[in-house]
Amino acid sequence: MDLRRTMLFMPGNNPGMLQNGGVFGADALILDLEDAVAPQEKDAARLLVAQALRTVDYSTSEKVVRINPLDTFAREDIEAIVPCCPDALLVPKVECPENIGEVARLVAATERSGQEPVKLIALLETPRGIAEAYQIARADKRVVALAFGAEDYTASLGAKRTKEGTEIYSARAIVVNSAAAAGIQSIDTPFTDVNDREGLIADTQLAKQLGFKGKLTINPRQIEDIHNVFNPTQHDIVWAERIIKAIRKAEAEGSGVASLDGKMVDAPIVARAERILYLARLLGLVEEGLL
Ligand SMILES: CC(=O)SCCNC(=O)CCNC(=O)[C@H](O)C(C)(C)COP(=O)(O)OP(=O)(O)OC[C@H]1O[C@@H](n2cnc3c(N)ncnc32)[C@H](O)[C@@H]1OP(=O)(O)O
Ligand SMILES: O=C([O-])CC(=O)C(=O)O
Ligand SMILES: [Mg+2]
Repeated sequence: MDLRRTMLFMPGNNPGMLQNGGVFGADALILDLEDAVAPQEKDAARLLVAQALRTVDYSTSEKVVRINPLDTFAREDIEAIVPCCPDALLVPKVECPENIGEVARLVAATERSGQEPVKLIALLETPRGIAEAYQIARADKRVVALAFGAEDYTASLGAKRTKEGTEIYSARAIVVNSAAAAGIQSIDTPFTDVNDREGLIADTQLAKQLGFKGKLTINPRQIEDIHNVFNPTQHDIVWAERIIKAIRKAEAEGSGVASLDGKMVDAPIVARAERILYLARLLGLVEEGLL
C-alpha cells in the first residue's frame, strides 16, 4: 500500500515551490498544470514541470502531476509529462469511466517500453463524477485512488461552502464507499484556510472518521497536522496489539472468537487491528516483527 496521507499541491508555474517541494516530507507532491495555472501560462508551466520531474530530487515523495481536463490540454500534458516518468497523474473533472479509459489509452500510447506504468488518480469534482464514482474507480487497472474536489463540486451544485461541510457530506461518503468497493484509496478535498489550524485538524479528523486515507494539501504548514491525524496513536497501537494477542490465544484454544475487556473480538475487529499495526510498521512507529 502506498502512503498518501498528504498530497501537496505545487503550482506548476512557480519555480521556487517546484524546487523546494521535496523538503517538506509530504507523502505525495502534485505538480499542478490545471487550476493553479492561468490559461496563458499553460505552455510555460508544462515545460517547467517536465524539467522539474527530470532534475529535482523529490526524495521519497510520490511524484504526481495534475493534468488538464480532456476537453482542454490533457493530450499536450500527457505527451510532455509521461516521458518524464511521474509516478501518477491526477486527472481532474472526471465524469465517467470513459474519461479514464481515454486518459489510460493516451498514457499507454506515450509510455516508453520498460517505463514503470504511470498510475492514475481520478479527481471527482462534479455531480456526475460523484454519481459515477464506483464505475470510475473500476474503469482501469491504473486507477489507484479517487480524490474529492469540493470547490468545483459545490460550485457546480450552486451550494455555499461552509467550514462544517454539511453540503459535501453525502459526496464524501460516496467517494469513500466507491473507492473501498473497488479496493482503492480515497483522498479528501483540501482545507483551504491555511491559517486555521484548528479547523484543519477538525476537518481532517472528520475525513479520517468517514474512511478517507489521506487529504489533498495546499500548504506545507498543513502537512504535520494532517499526518498526526492519519497516523495511528500510541493508544491505537496498544489496543491493536492486545487484540492480536487475544485472538491468537483464543485460536490456540480452538476458538475463532475472543473477548477483551468484556468486548467481543471477531474477524472485522482483528482486521482493523491488523490495519493499524501495518500502518504503524510502515511509519516506523512499532518495531518490525514485534508481533
Ligand atoms: C481548489 C484547487 O484547485 S487547490 C489546488 C491549486 N492550488 C494550489 O496549488 C495552491 C498552492 N498553495 C499556495 O499557493 C500557497 O500555499 C497559498 C497561496 C495557499 C498560501 O501562500 P502563502 O501565504 O505565501 O504561504 P506561506 O506563507 O505559508 O509560505 C511559506 C513558504 O512555503 C512556500 N509554499 C507555500 N505553499 C507551498 C506549496 N504549495 N508548495 C511548496 N511550497 C509552498 C512559500 O513559497 C514560502 O516559501 P519561502 O519561505 O521560501 O518564501
Ligand atoms: O484538487 C483540489 O485541490 C480541489 C479541487 O480541485 C476542487 O476542490 O475543485
Ligand atoms: Mg477543482
